[in-house]
Amino acid sequence: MKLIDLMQNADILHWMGDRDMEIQGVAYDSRRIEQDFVFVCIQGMKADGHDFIQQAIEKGAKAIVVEKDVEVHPSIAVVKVPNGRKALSQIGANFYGNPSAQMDIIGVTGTNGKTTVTHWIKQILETNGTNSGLIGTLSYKILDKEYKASNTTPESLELHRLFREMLDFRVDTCTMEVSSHSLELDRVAHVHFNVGVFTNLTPDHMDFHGNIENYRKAKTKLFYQTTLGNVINIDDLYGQQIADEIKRLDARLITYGISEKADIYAKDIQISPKGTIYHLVAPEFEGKIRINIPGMFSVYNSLAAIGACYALGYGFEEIKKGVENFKGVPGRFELVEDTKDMTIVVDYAHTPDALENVLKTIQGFCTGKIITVFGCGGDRDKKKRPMMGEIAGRLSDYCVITSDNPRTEDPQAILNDIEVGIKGTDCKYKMILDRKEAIREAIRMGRPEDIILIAGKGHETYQIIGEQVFDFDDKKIAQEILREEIK
Ligand SMILES: CC(=O)N[C@H]1[C@@H](OP(=O)(O)OP(=O)(O)OC[C@H]2O[C@@H](n3ccc(=O)[nH]c3=O)[C@H](O)[C@@H]2O)O[C@H](CO)[C@@H](O)[C@@H]1O[C@H](C)C(=O)N[C@@H](C)C(=O)N[C@H](CCC(=O)O)C(=O)O
Ligand SMILES: Nc1ncnc2c1ncn2[C@@H]1O[C@H](COP(=O)(O)OP(=O)(O)OP(=O)(O)O)[C@@H](O)[C@H]1O
Ligand SMILES: N[C@H](CCC[C@H](N)C(=O)O)C(=O)O
Ligand SMILES: [Mg+2]
Repeated sequence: MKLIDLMQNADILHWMGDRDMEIQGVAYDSRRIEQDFVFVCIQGMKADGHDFIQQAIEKGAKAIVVEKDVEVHPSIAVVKVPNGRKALSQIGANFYGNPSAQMDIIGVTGTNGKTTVTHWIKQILETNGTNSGLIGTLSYKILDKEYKASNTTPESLELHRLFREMLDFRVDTCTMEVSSHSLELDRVAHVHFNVGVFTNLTPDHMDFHGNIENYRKAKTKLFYQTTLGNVINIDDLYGQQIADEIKRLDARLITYGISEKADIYAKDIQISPKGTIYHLVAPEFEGKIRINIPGMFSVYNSLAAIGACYALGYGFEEIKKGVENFKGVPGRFELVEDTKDMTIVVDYAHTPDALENVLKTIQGFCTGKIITVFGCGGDRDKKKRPMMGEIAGRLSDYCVITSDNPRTEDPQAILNDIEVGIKGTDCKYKMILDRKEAIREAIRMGRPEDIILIAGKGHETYQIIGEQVFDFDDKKIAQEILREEIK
């Protein structure tokens, strides 16, 4: 591809060098540059891409895209742009032939439920024979092929590469999680979304966004980028605000919730430990829906998935079949197997709202005590720690506060932050840094009628302490402890 074609539609401040040169590839990390590549410089939070220009040229970069004035050999083309990340996004779309415009893309955003809703949508699509792709926290999937996920929403260049591969494999619809980081950092700036879905918004990532208004604004960007429909939970305060803000856009606004005000709503909801039955009402159809996952939040997640498929044009029978087929997502309200007479739930609740929902769901059917093992991630939003301490204390009978992924923070300091919140409740608790020993403590205390919740890491199979990544899987560890304790 010619450099000029690669840069098509990108904002450009000025050019130097040959615009017609042939380009073989693009990279925004100097370590990934190959012969005749373009190197796109990004001023990041940890490093500045401009510092690696020399290295990129030595590895074969023929052109560089920069935000700053730089001096390089005249044989190297230089394109100056106002925003490197945005330019990368346009370049990615151009390099891979703008694949997102040639398939249906559903973007799901919100603090909690993105992974669950995207999997639920995929289930509906596949039940109806639609070739589908998936991009999110657990992995990136193209039909039967699965790639390990680096981020929930990958950088733009990887994203367009994935869309290209999907198109090559005749994928019709891609469902993807759209994180607030990706919206803020322009990873999805040139994605052609057909449908946008909003689940909910509660405090998280304040370290990155600064305040909840910035966080809301970042999430709202998605709905200005859709062509067909926006599916919004209006029982959520911020969802209602977003619906008001975007109602005049071209994309059709479809609201959901459990009040009759919503376009799609659930009524006569019957929740049991095994699942939920409700009556679905939508503009063009209504009828009974049975879902296999307990909890009010599952009603909302199913409505979000139904709304997305409705927006794409699916009918009630198609939707009902797919929704009812869904068996859940690994690490989301997952019951640990082979626990003899104990009930152990592993759940990815790592925000105050998620923890509250999961504990309230457990309260709905627990006849004994609720024992909660949890922590909070390091190098992440500190404000949520005392909030999660308070919620766990208020809704559990006993808590073991432990390490999540402490990353580069002092693990004990994170536990102390959580303790501030739990101290205000009358819940008994212990602090045990070692997550395995914390789970052991809960298992030793548990009686058959009790429910043990291990929260925060869900599907994760690792624990990050300092810069090191250790094997750690809540489910496997619980089973291992049960075997050790029974001996
Ligand atoms: C806070 C955040 O989102 N950071 C993202 C950001 O990193 P950054 O700006 O710090 O990049 P940097 O390390 O400073 O590097 C700047 C530039 O120098 C380049 N470089 C660097 C070194 C070198 O030798 N050569 C070189 O060229 C880098 O490739 C980069 O282009 O840009 C990187 C490239 O896209 C991302 O990988 C990185 O995600 C990091 C790993 C991360 O942890 N992000 C999390 C917070 C995140 O995005 N999470 C959301 C989900 C959150 C949720 O809703 O739950 C997600 O979508 O995953
Ligand atoms: N609709 C919902 N409302 C509140 N909490 C929810 C909802 N759906 C799921 N949860 C809780 O949030 C946790 C994370 O769910 P899920 O992985 O689907 O969300 P996510 O938005 O993808 O999270 P992340 O941003 O970390 O990837 C679940 O384990 C559950 O505890
Ligand atoms: N997407 C979330 C995941 C948090 C999971 C939790 N186990 C942690 O490590 O903090 C984040 O990056 O903030
Ligand atoms: Mg997710």
